Amino acid sequence: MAILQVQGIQKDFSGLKVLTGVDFEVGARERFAVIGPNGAGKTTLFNIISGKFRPSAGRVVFDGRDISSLPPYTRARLGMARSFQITNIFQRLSALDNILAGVRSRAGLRHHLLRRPHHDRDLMERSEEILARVGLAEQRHTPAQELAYGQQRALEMGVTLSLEPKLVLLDEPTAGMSRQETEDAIAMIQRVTRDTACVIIEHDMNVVFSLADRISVLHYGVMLACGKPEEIRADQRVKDAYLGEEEA
Ligand SMILES: Nc1ncnc2c1ncn2[C@@H]1O[C@H](COP(=O)(O)OP(=O)(O)OP(=O)(O)O)[C@@H](O)[C@H]1O
Repeated sequence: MAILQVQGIQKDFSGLKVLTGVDFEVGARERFAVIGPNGAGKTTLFNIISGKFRPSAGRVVFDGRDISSLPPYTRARLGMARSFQITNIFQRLSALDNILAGVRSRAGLRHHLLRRPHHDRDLMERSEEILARVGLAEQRHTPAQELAYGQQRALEMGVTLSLEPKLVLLDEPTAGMSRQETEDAIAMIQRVTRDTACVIIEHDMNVVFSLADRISVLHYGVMLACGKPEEIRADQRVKDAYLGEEEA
């Protein structure tokens, strides 16, 4: 079953038609990427999925429910997580404590004076497991602010995972990263999105081809093509759209 259905989405900004009818579905364990040249409308589409913008027409259905008019925090509570920004972490807390905070909030536990958080073995185990999954086991006691940039983004991904989302939204996950950091990030995203759906908005074709199960190409507000990576790679319209941009 599809976890996300994007149906007939249109978006105008004071008369400027940025999206003119976008449709796609994302399966419960599918990594789905949206690519497109600058100004294609990717960020706008992302903001409509996450709830920052309302569509001018069309609907967003998440887990069988029309969420088009719900605010971002309600979407988050339903299991839609926007990730890979470093704004969601507590800089002074250790990597482990950042994850533990998420795990505890997910478990619905309240901080209790009589109960020291680290004594709850299940929550600790779960936190350690998530840390290992995002590749930060050795940095467990390092304050977030002392982690390298790529590691901070990995930690943020761990915090996202601690909330057990059904869908992870990634906005240009490797932007600002070196080549090595990009490779590490791709491997990590593959690892951590094994059991969830994922929508990735990305400018970099190489990142998308190594990550996505399916790719859609947005071009001037419409979906130019949608398919498996090899289909997209072979698609003449896609080549034209990207070559056109490179020549420009
Ligand atoms: N809030 C807004 N008000 C008016 N126009 C907007 C707004 N947001 C985006 N646009 C316009 O919509 C078009 C698509 O922008 P968008 O940021 O969605 O593209 P993008 O594909 O994400 O591009 P990039 O890869 O450069 O981030 C652009 O022409 C942009 O100027």
